[in-house]
Amino acid sequence: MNAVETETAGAARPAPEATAPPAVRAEGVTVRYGDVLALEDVSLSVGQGRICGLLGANGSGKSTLFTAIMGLTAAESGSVCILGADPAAARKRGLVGYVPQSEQVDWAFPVRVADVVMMGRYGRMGPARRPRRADRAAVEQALERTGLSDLAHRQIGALSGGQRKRAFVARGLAQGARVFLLDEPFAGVDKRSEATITEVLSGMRDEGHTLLVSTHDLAGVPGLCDEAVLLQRRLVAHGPPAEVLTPQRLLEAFGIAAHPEGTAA
Ligand SMILES: Nc1ncnc2c1ncn2[C@@H]1O[C@H](COP(=O)(O)OP(=O)(O)OP(=O)(O)O)[C@@H](O)[C@H]1O
Repeated sequence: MNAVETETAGAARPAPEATAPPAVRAEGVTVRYGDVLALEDVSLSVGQGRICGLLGANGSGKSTLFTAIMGLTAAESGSVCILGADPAAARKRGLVGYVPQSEQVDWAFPVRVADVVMMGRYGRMGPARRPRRADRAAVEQALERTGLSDLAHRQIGALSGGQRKRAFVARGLAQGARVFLLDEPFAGVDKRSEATITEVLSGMRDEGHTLLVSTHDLAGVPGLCDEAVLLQRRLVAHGPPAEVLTPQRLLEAFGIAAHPEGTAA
C-alpha cells in the first residue's frame, strides 16, 4: 500500500495529543454489496480537531466509507471506532453528525429550518418531545453558528442547496456532535455558499470538532483540510494534502492525469 502514515498527517496543524482517542479509526474495513467490492481493507485514523478531505473518483467508495463509519452499512470485515466508541454507541450518545449527499427528506413537507435543527435535540427530550430552554438555546446557537438565524422560520424546502447543507450541520451542532461526516457538502452549491460553508467548517474545527469531508474539489482541499485521504476502493494515500495530491497518486486514484487545480489533463 502506498499510504502515508496518518500519524504524520497535517503539516499546518500540530497533531492532537497522543493520549486522546482518535476521532475516527477504521481498521481493515471491507464492504461488499453482493458482487461489488466497494471497500477493501481500508484502515485510517483521524485525530480530533482536524478536517480530513476524502477524495476519489465516482464509485471509489467514499459514501460507503461514511456509512460504514456510521455503522449504517455492515462491513464484511474490519472495525470502526468513533472517539473510542463503536458506531452504534457513538450514534446513541449523539457524538457523531452525518450529512449525507442528499437527505431523505420530503422537501415539500412544511417543516421549518428551526424544526430541522431541533431534531438534533430529540435524543435529549422525553417521548413528548417538548423543548426546554436549553434545547431552544442550543438550536439558536447552532443557527447562529451556521449563519442561518435569519432563515430560522423559513420552510426547509425553500432553502438553497448550500443552505440546506448548513441546516443539517446545524442539526448536528445542536445535537452536540463532536465528529461530523459530510458527504459532498460543496456539491451543487454556488461560490458564495461554498465560502460560507468553508468558513463554518473551519470555525467548527477551531472549536475542536473533527470533520471528514468528501469532495470532488481538489483545488479547495489544501485551503480547507489539514489532511487528505485518496480512495480507490483501497486507501491510496493519507497525509498532508501536499503529499497526497501528487500527480502520481491522483493518476492512481482517478485513472487519469489530474492536477490539484482540479483539471484533468
Ligand atoms: N446499495 C448499493 N448496492 C450495490 N452497490 C452499491 C450500493 N451502494 C454503492 N454501491 C457500489 O459501491 C461502489 C462504491 O460506491 P460509493 O457510492 O460508496 O462511491 P462514491 O465514491 O461515494 O461515489 P460518488 O463519488 O459517485 O458518490 C460503487 O461501485 C457503487 O456502484
